[in-house]
Amino acid sequence: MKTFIKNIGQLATLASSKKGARKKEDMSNLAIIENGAILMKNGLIEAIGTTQELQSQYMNELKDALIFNANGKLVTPGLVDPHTHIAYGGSREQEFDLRLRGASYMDIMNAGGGIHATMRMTREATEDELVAQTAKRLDGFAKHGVTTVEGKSGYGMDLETELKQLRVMKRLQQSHALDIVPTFMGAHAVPKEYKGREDEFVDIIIRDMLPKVAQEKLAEFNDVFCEKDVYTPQQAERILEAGKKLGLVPKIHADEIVSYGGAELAAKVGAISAEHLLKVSDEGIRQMAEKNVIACLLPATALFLREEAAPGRKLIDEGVAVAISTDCNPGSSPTVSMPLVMNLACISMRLTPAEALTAATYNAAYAINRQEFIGSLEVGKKADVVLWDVASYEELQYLFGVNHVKSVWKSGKKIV
Ligand SMILES: N=CN[C@@H](CCC(=O)O)C(=O)O
Ligand SMILES: [Zn+2]
Repeated sequence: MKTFIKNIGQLATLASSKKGARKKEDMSNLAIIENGAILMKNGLIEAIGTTQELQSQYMNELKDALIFNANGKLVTPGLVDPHTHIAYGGSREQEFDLRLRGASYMDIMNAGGGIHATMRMTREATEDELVAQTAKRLDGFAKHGVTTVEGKSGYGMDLETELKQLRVMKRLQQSHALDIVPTFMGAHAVPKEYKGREDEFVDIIIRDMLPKVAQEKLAEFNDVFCEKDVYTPQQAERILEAGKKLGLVPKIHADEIVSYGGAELAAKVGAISAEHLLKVSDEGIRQMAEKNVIACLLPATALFLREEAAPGRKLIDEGVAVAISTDCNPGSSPTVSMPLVMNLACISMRLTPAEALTAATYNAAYAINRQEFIGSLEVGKKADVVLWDVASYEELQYLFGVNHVKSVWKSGKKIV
């Protein structure tokens, strides 16, 4: 199957010959081709260049290709969401109401709501119900230009339900058009019955859960909510080191509510990314830059929790590679809109429009170890492509709060 998109006003390829997630000024290099074109074949990018070049070089190939005219609009790589909690049961709109009346996120969680409420609803749901609910969310992601989504377990907090969530994602990886990258997050909260005996639950995660997850190859990453009143840096370190021995790459929910040494721990254990970072310390930033830990920033979560956003500008200026994500979850960020997240990255964290696009594509792919296949439009990579109803990436970030997606191709197949 061949598809040819021509007359692309601004083709933001993000192509690069450098290795590694992009830092500092490299985050502004979108490698734009004016009046561009892409030829997709068998799910991959076969050729990319100007419309004129491709039309003359691939004259024969184009005879039986599907032709799309972009009419001067913007094309980018499919967006990559490197941090979500998509496979959950139920909903928590009552909590939103409570928070607006003054309760804090942690008050609600410590009173048995929050993550615990979703845990109960996820335990009650059947695997089929979770597959159906999660598929709907993935459809929403696709409509917003996202072609790859990371997804975490962590609403089970018992072996059976953690495995159920991971199997749901595995089934969707087979049946849904989008790619799903699974992360185990057994340490997402402390189950009520282990309050005060957190170390015992850490032992259960290490002894019972991690080996099973690794044995069934249900996850690639291992994440921990390292936060005051949740897991200490020491407990998080034990879990992450145990995962590493089983081949699971560490990620950390770090320094979200208070500054707690999460970024420093990410550097120490060699985490691929540290997430949230609203309250990251200067020393944490320094260590992340030195150890090449990607900052995965979640500005929609900060907005929804009415908190000041993470210091995105400062992280970039200090040499940390930044990715951005929806954090899609029922409590602190019930959105599937990566375009909104890019807008917020500019508005609330002072990323430039170009940096926000890099953070949602190239660096996001690095944050989930998919850089060889996605995140930029280059020959041989997956044909994950978005055509937007705007003329430029600047306009995409400027006309905020609107879904400008016109068409989406996933592995060369038009899905929106
Ligand atoms: N902060 C911890 N975990 C999630 C929220 C999960 C929830 O509230 O259900 C997050 O990344 O925002
Ligand atoms: Zn999260």
